[in-house]
Amino acid sequence: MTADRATPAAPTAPADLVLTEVRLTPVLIADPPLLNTQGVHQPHTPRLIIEVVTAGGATGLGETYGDTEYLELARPLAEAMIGRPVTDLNGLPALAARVCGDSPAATGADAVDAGGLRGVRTADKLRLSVLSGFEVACLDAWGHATGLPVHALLGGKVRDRVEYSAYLFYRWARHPGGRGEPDDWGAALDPAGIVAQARRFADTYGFTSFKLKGGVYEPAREVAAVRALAAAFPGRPLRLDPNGAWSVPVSLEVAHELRDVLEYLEDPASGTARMAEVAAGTDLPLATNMCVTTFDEIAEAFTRGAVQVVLADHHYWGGLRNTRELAAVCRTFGVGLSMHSNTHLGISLAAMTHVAATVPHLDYACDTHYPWQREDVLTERLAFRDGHLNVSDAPGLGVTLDRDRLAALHRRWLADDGGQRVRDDAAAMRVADPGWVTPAVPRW
Ligand SMILES: O=C([O-])C(=O)C[C@H](O)[C@@H](O)C(=O)[O-]
Ligand SMILES: [Mg+2]
Repeated sequence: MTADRATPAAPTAPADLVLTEVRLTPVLIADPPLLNTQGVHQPHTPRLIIEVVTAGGATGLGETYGDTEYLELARPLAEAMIGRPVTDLNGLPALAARVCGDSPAATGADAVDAGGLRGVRTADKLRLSVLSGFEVACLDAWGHATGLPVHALLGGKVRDRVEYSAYLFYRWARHPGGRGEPDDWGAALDPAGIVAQARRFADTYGFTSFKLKGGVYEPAREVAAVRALAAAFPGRPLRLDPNGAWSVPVSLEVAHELRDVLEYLEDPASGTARMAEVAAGTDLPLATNMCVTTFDEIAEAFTRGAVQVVLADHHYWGGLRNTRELAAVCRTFGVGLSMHSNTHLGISLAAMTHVAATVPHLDYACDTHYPWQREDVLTERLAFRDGHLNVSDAPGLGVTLDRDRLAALHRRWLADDGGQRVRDDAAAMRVADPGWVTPAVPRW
């Protein structure tokens, strides 16, 4: 039997579970001047907060990318959700395909996302990123209506806490031009600065594994930083991720130099073909959140042995349930699983934690940007203990919206002239270096 894409009839569910209201609130959240191969983070990053309300009065929260093109897809989907039960999650992709249409911003399978370094940019993927926020909001509301935590609605947790890793960045002390809100981290531009940053992460949050965002400086300088981390934290799992900035020979050189200290090398080169060449020349596992970001890309990458670890991201994989499907495919092929993160708030972190708690072979500590975000829309920030988050057994996601905070961050979005409503790390870099253009790959 095939799914009917044209008329996705809402299945029968208790009238209480039918959606009566869906609210979309775009916000701009403070982001520090973190450097990556494309440029530097803007002072503020857009996110979209989704609230759903059922006829029975249950509410649910979701969060996803808030860039303008995502918002344009989210608006018709929000309208179309009214009258549908929160339990109709399998109907969401067909509904989104029907009402969202194709985003003009999706420019074909070879275009790489300019802001987020998230691999191919297709209409399907943009839609999945949007509907993931609605799926999470529905699960949260469903959980509130039934008294069950989201992990229970996904089949139940297999662990009580989820491990996260410290996400280290080269960074400036302030945004160029003195823009944005300052923080007290200071600059980190050399091995000593990266080690100091790692120490603060370890002391404050208890993280015991460390990922360095690379692709910023020439590879030898980044190798030296990883060596300094290895000396400062002997035996700890380390990762380096230049977001595909290196050629195959440079990737192989770095893999060889760091083979004794890295648990994996993440996206050293760009695209499945180059990753497969690198993988063929090293025993170091290669991880990706760039060449395998859609179900369509799995077969080629896995059969060519291009990657040994996939960094799942429930946003662009299309939600928590799709993340579990991805996990099952990875398990089938003997490919490891970890989790990717972009700048996000506590709703997304809670969602990640619930799904991570249900995946048996989550082999690595998950990435998260959360410690870099001093702002949130929750009444209480999620707190890491010994590098882990406890998995909430409270109904839904187990988080509560702070309306005042939401309103304040929305006011910042309203006040923006449009310059920050789309993430653009190259544009942010041009404030410091007017001649900057996104570097072509391989950069080294
Ligand atoms: O490759 C990754 O892990 C990411 O895409 C994470 C982020 O986009 C990171 O590179 C950033 O925010 O600069
Ligand atoms: Mg990555």
